[in-house]
Amino acid sequence: MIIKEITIRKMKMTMKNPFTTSFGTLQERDFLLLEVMDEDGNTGWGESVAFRSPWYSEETLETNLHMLKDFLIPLVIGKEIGHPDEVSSLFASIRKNNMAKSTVEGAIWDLYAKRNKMTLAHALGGQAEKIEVGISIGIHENTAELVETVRGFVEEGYKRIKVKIKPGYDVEVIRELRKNFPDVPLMADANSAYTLEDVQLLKQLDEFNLTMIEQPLASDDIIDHAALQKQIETPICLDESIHSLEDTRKAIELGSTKIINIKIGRVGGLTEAKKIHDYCMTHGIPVWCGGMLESGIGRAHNIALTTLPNFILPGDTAGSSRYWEEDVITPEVVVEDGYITVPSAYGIGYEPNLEAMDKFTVEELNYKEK
Ligand SMILES: O=C(O)CCC(=O)C1=CC=C[C@@H](O)C1C(=O)O
Ligand SMILES: [Mg+2]
Repeated sequence: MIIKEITIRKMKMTMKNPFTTSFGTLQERDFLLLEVMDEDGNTGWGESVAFRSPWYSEETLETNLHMLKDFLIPLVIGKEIGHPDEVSSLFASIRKNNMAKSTVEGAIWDLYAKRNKMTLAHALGGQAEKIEVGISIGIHENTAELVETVRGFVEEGYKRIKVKIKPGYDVEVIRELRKNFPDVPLMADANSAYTLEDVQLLKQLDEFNLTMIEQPLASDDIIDHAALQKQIETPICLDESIHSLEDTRKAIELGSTKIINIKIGRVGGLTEAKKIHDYCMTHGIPVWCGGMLESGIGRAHNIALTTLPNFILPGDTAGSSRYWEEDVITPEVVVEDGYITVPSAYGIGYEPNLEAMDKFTVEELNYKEK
């Protein structure tokens, strides 16, 4: 396939509810969508999951835009690409900027699957027809309200509840949740809010039988996490610390992580995500798919990836209605009894809803082969 044309849409959508983590609160979701077109007029879609501010990672919407416009798009436009696995080689001269790279690579995977009349899931080698879904719940300063929020999602059938924790909002909150939901698979995500000085506190979480604790320590650490894992029973799951297969190998060898949260954007695309998945499978490390408060386009990529066999734990791939009044795909992503049925249409399996997309598009930028 030859990439003839690329369109970037700068998007602005408002989430139904604010989402609070140890870094702060987010309700306006600014992000990028990217559409690639081949020589036959087939198209594929990708999403940049970078946030407006660099609190989750160093990338932002504006750095992604800069990388796309000035470096990444010039490397693919007009190029003949046989398979999407080649995209990472085309980008090899560019360090990091994984979310920007993933935006283009994801669109090319979708295009490739559509051209070959297959689902993205099948193109990746995934077989599952439905996937188990968990939900990530932001910080609620009022614990009674949090309990009611959790109750609602448990009743909707979500297979695993993840809550955010931060210093001063941890052991007692988890204790209260466990009291109310003794059997629900429960986990906590600290988004790097602790240090090794908090070992005694983190040890107290062992009594609640959490499925895992996600990224308790620094976002660039794998050494202290190994030291912490030796002292606590709750399995550690790395999120922010993992950017590649190499990071994965090192973290597993050191004993810093027993589970990995794979986010396609954080690792630079589906090809790397699949490599991490395969490596973890060989090493007996279960994985799950994280979320970045995506629109339907990014969510569809997450669903396709989750069909691979080592996605043993439910992901943060909640349904469209969890986030949006109106999503940018049709049909929207629906969760039924804690499962999403993997779509059978080619590519990402959902159609872009152009009418909805237009409403949330702030600016459109177009690049053609010269
Ligand atoms: O529902 C989702 O998309 C997942 C939400 C979620 O937990 C996260 C979203 C964005 C950044 C992080 O705070 C984060 C996570 O750390 O997994
Ligand atoms: Mg996380």
